Amino acid sequence: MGKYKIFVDGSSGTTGLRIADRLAERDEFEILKISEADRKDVRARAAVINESDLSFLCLPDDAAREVVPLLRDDVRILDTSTAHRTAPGWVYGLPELHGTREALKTATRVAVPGCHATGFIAPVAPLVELGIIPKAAHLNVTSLTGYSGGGKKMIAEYEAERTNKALNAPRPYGLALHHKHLPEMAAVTGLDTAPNFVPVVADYYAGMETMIPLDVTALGVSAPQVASALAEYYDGQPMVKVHPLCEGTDGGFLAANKLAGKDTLEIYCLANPDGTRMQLISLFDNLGKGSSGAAVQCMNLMLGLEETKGLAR
Ligand SMILES: NC(=O)C1=CN([C@@H]2O[C@H](COP(=O)(O)OP(=O)(O)OC[C@H]3O[C@@H](n4cnc5c(N)ncnc54)[C@H](OP(=O)(O)O)[C@@H]3O)[C@@H](O)[C@H]2O)C=CC1
Ligand SMILES: CC(=O)N[C@@H](CCC(=O)OP(=O)(O)O)C(=O)O
Repeated sequence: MGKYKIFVDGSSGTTGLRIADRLAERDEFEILKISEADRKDVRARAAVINESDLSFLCLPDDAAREVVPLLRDDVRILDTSTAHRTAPGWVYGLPELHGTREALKTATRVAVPGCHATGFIAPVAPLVELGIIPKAAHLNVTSLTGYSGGGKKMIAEYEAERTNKALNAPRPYGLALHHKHLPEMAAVTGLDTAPNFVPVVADYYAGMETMIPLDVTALGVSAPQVASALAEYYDGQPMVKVHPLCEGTDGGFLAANKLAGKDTLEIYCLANPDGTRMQLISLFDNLGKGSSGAAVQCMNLMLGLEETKGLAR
């Protein structure tokens, strides 16, 4: 069989570059190119995508939205933007969730999950599916991200000569409380209501730590029950690991950049000694399992290749 023709639309952006680098090292692919003059021309982009077997969209939402109607139905698309995460006909590319790995085999439209959303959905979706968290629950989530999460513009802002002292400290943002990841957080977990979510960007390049307090007493469950349900759900998954209850921290600390450079996600199940308070924490790289790594994992599954090929574990 010949090589798969692959195109990365937005290959000079933060997410696109990480995908392009990973593909360049592999010999199963012929990487299609677009000229500098054409790379923001929607018709020229669509023409290259329509020549490909599979294309990644690594673009702002509007640029992703404008090209999709011009594409052949059978060309396989992995969109890393927020544009299609809850759109009908699109598979939500978190392969570890039940049914998704199978759906990816034939999917032609796949939305790569949002980075903060991944950190929330990975521990919460299984617990809702199992009835441990009721669909009517109102959850809270705080999620730390490195500044690469804001793409080229934010990277340039943090890496330029520093005049704005605010950048020296962690900065909660999205304080109007309607972050763009809320719709997928509710839709994919099955919760009736999106969580109360505050993201925080801080002065380090990459890494995400998503923290979800669980009121186990109100839920009528125990911390060991929550931890074993998650361990069982993710048992055998190559890219997601669940730590046993109260284990895995570094002397009580968990640095948000601990998994920077990796494509894996780790879930920590932490509780106080009598098990009345619990925090679920997802740790991963916003550019790994939070975007580019997740996109490559989905591509491998869509093309029937080894799931972890080219990924950092
Ligand atoms: N960074 C992260 O951690 C994550 C990012 N994402 C999502 O991935 C997508 C890409 O983000 P990211 O890589 O961070 O962003 P960047 O800003 O780093 O890159 C975006 C790229 O898109 C190009 N571009 C902008 N407008 C157009 C257009 N109209 N047509 C073609 N190309 C265009 C830009 O070109 P130019 O080089 O000229 O600016 C740039 O190369 C976004 O939707 C983002 O929300 C998702 C999860 C995590
Ligand atoms: C620091 C920062 O701004 N991070 C971005 C998240 C990354 C991103 O672009 O979101 P998508 O995954 O939906 O594409 C944000 O919170 O909007």
